[in-house]
Formats: sequence, C-alpha cells, structure tokens
Amino acid sequence: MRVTEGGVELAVPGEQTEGVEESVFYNPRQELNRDLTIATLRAYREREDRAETYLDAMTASGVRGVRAGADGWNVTCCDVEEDAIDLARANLERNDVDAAIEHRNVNALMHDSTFDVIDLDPYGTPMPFADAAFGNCRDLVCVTATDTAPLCGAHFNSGVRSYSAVPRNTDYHAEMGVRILLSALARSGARFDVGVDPILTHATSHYVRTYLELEHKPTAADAALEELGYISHCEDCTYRETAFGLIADPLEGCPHCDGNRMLTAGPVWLGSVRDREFVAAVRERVPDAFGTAENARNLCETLEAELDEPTHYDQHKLCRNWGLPANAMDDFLADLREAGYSASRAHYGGTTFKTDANVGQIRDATEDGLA
Ligand SMILES: C[S@@+](CC[C@H](N)C(=O)[O-])C[C@H]1O[C@@H](n2cnc3c(N)ncnc32)[C@H](O)[C@@H]1O
Ligand SMILES: [Zn+2]
Repeated sequence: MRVTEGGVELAVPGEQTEGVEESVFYNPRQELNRDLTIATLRAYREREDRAETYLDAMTASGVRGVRAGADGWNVTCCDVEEDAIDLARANLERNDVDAAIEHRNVNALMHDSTFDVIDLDPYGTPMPFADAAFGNCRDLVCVTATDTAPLCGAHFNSGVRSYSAVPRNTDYHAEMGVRILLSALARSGARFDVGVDPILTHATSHYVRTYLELEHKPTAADAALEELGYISHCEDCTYRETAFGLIADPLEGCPHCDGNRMLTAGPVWLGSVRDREFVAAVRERVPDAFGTAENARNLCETLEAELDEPTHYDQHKLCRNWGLPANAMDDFLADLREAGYSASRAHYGGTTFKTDANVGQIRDATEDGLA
C-alpha cells in the first residue's frame, strides 16, 4: 500500500480497509504527531542553528527519518527489527533521502554515538530508552508515550513501575499523564547532570508527546527537579491543591467539602509544559500542505493561551457534579474573568479549561450563568 504524508511517499505493508490504512509499521493516527515534529524541528533549527543530526530512534517504516531528511537534517534511522530496517531503507531510497541506517537495539547505538536531536517513539513507555537518550543527546529529546492507562493511574502498578511515581486516576487523566511523564524524564535527565525544559508538550488521543530542550549543567538539573511536587485531590468535590518538593505532605481532609477521600499523586512536574513563543514559532512553520495543518495549528493556538495551572477542569463534569446545566464555553470563561480570576481553555478537550480559582470559587463565579 502507498501512502503520502508531508510531501513524501511511502510504501508500507498492509491493506487499506474502509479508508483507513492498517500496517504494523505505519500508524496513520500519528500523522499529527509527525507533522508537529517536523514543524518543531524547523522552529528549533531556526533558533539553534548548530543542530544538524537527528536520530529517528525507532524508525519502523522510516517515515520520520524520511521527512526529516527531506527537510535537510543529517538523519540516522534505527530499528531492532530486520523487516522495519528493510522497509525504512526502501522508503529512504524511494524519496532520494540519504541517511545512516542502524539495525540494532537503539540503547546500544545511543551509548556509542552522540546526536543533536533524538526522537523516541516506542510502543508503550519510553522510559527504558530515557537514560541512554539523556546521556548522549546534545540539544533536544523528543518523546512519545502511548501507555496512557499506566501514566494516568488507571493501570496503577504499571504506572508506578514505569515512572517511579504515584499516578492517580482523576478527572484530568490526560494531564496527570503529561505531568507523570515529565517528572520521570526530568529525574532521568538529572542523573546525567542534564536539566530538561519542555518547550512543547501535548496530550492527544491516546498518547503524550513532549519536546525537551537540554542544558548540560548540574544547576540546570537541580532547577528541573525544583519543578516537581505533589497534587492532593478530593474524589468527592474535585478540589485540588499542589505543593512543590520531593517529600509529600498530603492533605488529610478536603478543605472545601470536609470529605476524607483524598488522593495524592507525585512526584509530578508542576512547571510549565511549553514555551509560548516557541509554540507560536512551531505553529507558523506548519504549512498548508501538511495533512493535519488545521488541527496542528489549532492545537498550538490553544497551547499558547493555556494557563500554567497544573491541573484542568472539565465544565461538563463540574456541572454534572453540581446537578446544573452547562453553559457555552466562552460565556463560562467570561464569568470567571469577570469575577477577577484568570481563565483559559485547555487543549485536553473542547469543554476543558484552566483557572486560578478553586472549585468553590468557580461555582460562585459561574453559577448564575448555568441556571
Ligand atoms: C511505534 S513504532 C515506531 C513508529 C514510527 N516512529 C512512526 O512514526 O511511524 C516502534 C518501533 O520501535 C522498534 N523498537 C522496539 N524496541 C526497539 C529497540 N530497543 N531499539 C530499536 N528499535 C526498537 C520496533 O521494532 C518498532 O518498529
Ligand atoms: Zn472535597
């Protein structure tokens, strides 16, 4: 089967069924992830012109390597599977893209060689690859995690094992996943005296993707660890509170509803998950020709405006809890602002938002508009 994506053409094994291409080595549902990767690489290289080498660490069909190579990067494609390597080689040739090809375990390759940019795109958790990446990457580590159930606490033990943290299943599960992943990556980087700065992070249908700019300095690693802390969450009224630090001091009861069904999650990343200016630069480098151009730009716009509060709310879930009808999002956010709070949409869903108001203040500020 032939597919075209981002101006390159690929041959991948598999059939087209009901308009959807199915192939073990090519997932069409990750096109947005790849379109944003190419726009990010463009924005990053314009800012840091020394960045030249890109490791497509788990290349599968070769699609990331082909697209980055067509964009002028000095590319290495690696995969542990022989069939993937044969496919990637054919796709690189088909598009006239020159790249080094490595048929081996990418952990061994990363320990042997240094790259400016490393792109980790495994099945499931990326953590088995994090140490080798932070130890051997100069500038930018790009990471996909598709194990959202462990990350958000729905598969609790698996999440604890993979991320050396306590994830909790709350009503902001995708953001729990983002912050558990960033915490684990920051702690991996710190082992190598590397500080991480997430310049772009998004949670999109069943995966989390983040781009971490590295600073090779013990003080930068310390600064990253200072962004870690804990979330206390009330299961009854959804009140939440966060505190920085590596030692948890959990709330025993809920200060809002006096309930005692409190959850504590952490250590999670409590800092910003993106650099607004950088995300704007990425948005501007998404060309119309990309298959997901409109979605990619909308996602960037939402991320640019999103507040840095570490957890979000969903208006519909709140209204269900309160037994009240929901309001139009713009009116709901306007009510919060009018009451003196900051409020923004969040990229986690059409009815999600962030605010510096707590759950009681949100209700007081918006209740009249919900009647
Ligand atoms: C999710 S796919 C990659 C998809 C691809 N990057 C894309 O954008 O379409 C994961 C790939 O990782 C490869 N892989 C798994 N473990 C690996 C390892 N230790 N070293 C190198 N490749 C590995 C698998 O063979 C598989 O091809
Ligand atoms: Zn409560």
